[in-house]
Amino acid sequence: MTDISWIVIVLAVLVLVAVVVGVIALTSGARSRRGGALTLPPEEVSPFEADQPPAQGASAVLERDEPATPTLERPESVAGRMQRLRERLARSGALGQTLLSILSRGDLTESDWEEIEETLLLADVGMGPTTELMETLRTRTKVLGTTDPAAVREVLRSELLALVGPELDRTLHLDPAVGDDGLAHPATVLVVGVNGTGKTTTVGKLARLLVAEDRTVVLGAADTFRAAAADQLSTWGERVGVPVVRSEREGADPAAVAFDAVRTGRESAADVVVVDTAGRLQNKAGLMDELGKIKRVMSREAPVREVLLVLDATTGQNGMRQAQVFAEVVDVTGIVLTKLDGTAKGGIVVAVQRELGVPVKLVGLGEGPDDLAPFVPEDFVDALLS
Ligand SMILES: Nc1nc2c(ncn2[C@@H]2O[C@H](COP(=O)(O)OP(=O)(O)OP(=O)(O)O)[C@@H](O)[C@H]2O)c(=O)[nH]1
Repeated sequence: MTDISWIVIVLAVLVLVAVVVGVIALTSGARSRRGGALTLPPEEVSPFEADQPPAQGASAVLERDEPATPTLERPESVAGRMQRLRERLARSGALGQTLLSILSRGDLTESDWEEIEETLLLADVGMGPTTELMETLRTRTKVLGTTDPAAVREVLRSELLALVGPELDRTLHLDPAVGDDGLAHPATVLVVGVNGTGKTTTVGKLARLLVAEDRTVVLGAADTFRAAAADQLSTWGERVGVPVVRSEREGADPAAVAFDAVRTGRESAADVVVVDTAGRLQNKAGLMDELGKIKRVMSREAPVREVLLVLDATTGQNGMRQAQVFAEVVDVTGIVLTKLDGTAKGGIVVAVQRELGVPVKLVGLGEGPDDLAPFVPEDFVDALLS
């Protein structure tokens, strides 16, 4: 063999070795990126039209945090966020401030009372509660017979508070229930609402709120309609070490995913399972039926303790009709009022509770991860008047 032949052979061997080393490096890199994610086989989802629960894992991928996740976030405590968010509530104070200034004029004329009525209606308090409040205010200011700001403020505060309903039970009922089999089941929460009201964000924030209370949580991404929703939820979960059960297939049966999420919660002895659903318009009968089915299927694994309807506070009265239809289909147990930061439409709290007979339990006050807080009527009214 010539020298040139030897050189060619040596070069060929070197290239081969480089290629083999490269392939090994790539494969091990991919494996470590997948980390602890448990990927279940992407089998076809059974449509389970007859409301039969699917075989567990038929549709869902359980995403776990890698065991050695470097830093998990510690969500803000409930007390801490309430303190911080009070200020945001105050930004929706136009209603209280305006009422206070009119009532302090003394000897109110009919045009003053019309101004009060207009202020209440513009803030979405609704016709019925507005009329009631006007009547009580007329009587009480007459009896009071003074324009002393502190006294007027006190009357207004107590009447607004009565309207908001301090006596309503706003607790999230999340204690694990005991099933017929005598075993503890996780408390399950179903989150519903029309498109874009903030459901996925609320589910993520709620997970953080629960983690801050040292509860163990599993999330279910049953919004299989919008692929990004499951990714969005996975990100929320990863940040606080909460597993997210999701479908690999866009358009998979949301009831199957919800079922898998609840079963995963049971098997891992989680305290709470929160299931996100796709946004839907109340006039789409098929989609509303689907919601009923999701709830029925979930409750085969564990009773659904809370059905939270997410309403966008800025849509005001438009949200009312939607809310009624949702309540008919799935027995809503609580309202989450999002985007209450910076809207002057805070009166919707009163209107929606009246129409549905369901309390506002949580309020969204910003886009930050911990901008969700329990709704406290006293704080709300004080913020309106601050
Ligand atoms: N300012 C503010 N924005 C919010 C709040 N809650 C949610 N958002 C924003 O509202 C937008 C919609 O939120 P999503 O959670 O994606 O809404 P969704 O209801 O899941 O949407 P669909 O799945 O399309 O129905 C996002 O930009 C959120 O950041 C809130 O309390 N305040």
